[in-house]
Amino acid sequence: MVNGKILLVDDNKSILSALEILLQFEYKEVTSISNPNQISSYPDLQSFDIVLLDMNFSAGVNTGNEGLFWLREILKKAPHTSVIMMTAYGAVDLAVRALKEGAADFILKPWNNERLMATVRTAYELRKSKKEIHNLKQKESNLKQVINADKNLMVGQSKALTNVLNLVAKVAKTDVNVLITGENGTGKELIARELHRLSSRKDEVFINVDMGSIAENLFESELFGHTKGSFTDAKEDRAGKFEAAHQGTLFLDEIGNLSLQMQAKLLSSIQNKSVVRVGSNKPINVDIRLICATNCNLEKMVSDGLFREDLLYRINTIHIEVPPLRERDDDILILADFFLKKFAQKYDKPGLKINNLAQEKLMEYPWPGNIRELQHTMERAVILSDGNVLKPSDFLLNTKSNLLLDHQPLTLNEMEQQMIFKALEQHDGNYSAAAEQLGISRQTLYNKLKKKGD
Ligand SMILES: Nc1ncnc2c1ncn2[C@@H]1O[C@H](COP(=O)(O)OP(=O)(O)OP(=O)(O)O)[C@@H](O)[C@H]1O
Repeated sequence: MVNGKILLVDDNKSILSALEILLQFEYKEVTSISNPNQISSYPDLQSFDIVLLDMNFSAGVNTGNEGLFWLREILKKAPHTSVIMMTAYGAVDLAVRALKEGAADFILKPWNNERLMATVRTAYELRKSKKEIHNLKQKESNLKQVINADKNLMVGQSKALTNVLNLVAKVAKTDVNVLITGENGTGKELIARELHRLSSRKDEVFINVDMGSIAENLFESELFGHTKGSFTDAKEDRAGKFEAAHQGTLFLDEIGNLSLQMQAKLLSSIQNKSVVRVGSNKPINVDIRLICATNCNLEKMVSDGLFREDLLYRINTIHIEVPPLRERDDDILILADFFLKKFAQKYDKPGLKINNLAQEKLMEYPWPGNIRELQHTMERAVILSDGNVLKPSDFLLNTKSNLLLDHQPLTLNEMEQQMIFKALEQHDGNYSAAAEQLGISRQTLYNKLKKKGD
């Protein structure tokens, strides 16, 4: 017995009883009404999985208009219900009109029992899928709200940040490609999310691809997808990030890490507004808003032959430069306070304050790791704090003297972080050279730094 609910609407009572007897064998609830005027006020119409609706009601009239009228009424009130039209032989053109208006199917009278049951079954499956899709969409939209609510908090009121946010507000409504540049940890991803949030695509997905953390040999499949068997690990067909971002925003972080070969593929996808999965030759259309970010100097990379000039022109229709924290003095204490509250809540240490001397220390520090470093510094201070007041000594800043005097690290993590900062200092912030010195890949170094901040 299927747990389905069916409503029968026909002015011929013997047809209603015949259908009731037939359908009750398989469906838990079968209800019938002989006057279609009851449809409008029928309680809980949307709870019906299927409505079997006659096309002609008034005796002698068989234009089918009554059926079409009631079909529209039902779909208005219960858009996910599957409506099957019942029509007399010879009125197929009318049934086709009903299909165009949203009916799930039609049955010709007199009907064949087996065929009727098969039609109802298919309509029931359709209704189930519609319900599932509806539920999934609702869940997705709730999840997106939760995710965005957490990630989109742009804190700060400095002139430099306000200028950036004004530009973001102007550009967001358009579909132009945006390039966001700035040092590591300045908030480029947050700006990209803000662009998405203020755009007409805000209810669609924001897909973030971190080029710095994808191995070179996986770039293509990650971005463009692959077909089953196109390489050893390709166990099934898979869509890439471009396809996943369809109708939404695609954020390519660390775009400067793309090889020249991948740059050519990216350029062709942007130009053609389509992608070709690895192992296939069939283009798939994609509609995305592209936002790229980097801390590299792409113009310099172009003149060094490391970045395609034509790609640069494609991705930077609008260029947004996010200033480093040291040029946003007015934001430092506001951000510190924001992170203090966030971590005080997370680690259950309410009422924490930063004293004046500590505030001065935070203001004087140049914050080479920008907001990510400030966030990490505040988290560490909150975790290690004993009393209610954070003093200068609670903030272990990675000043040259701190690093070179070999300040005693507290934990294994601290030790690792000091080594990383030391290596970066020694190589003037060059990731590749620092990674080589530490004996890890540039990608691992990059991941470790990211993990520490977030
Ligand atoms: N204005 C801001 N208000 C609140 N939090 C911020 C702000 N800017 C950045 N952050 C936080 O700082 C961290 C780093 O920001 P984000 O990842 O956006 O920087 P990024 O420039 O993209 O870094 P990277 O270059 O390393 O990819 C994140 O946790 C982010 O939420």
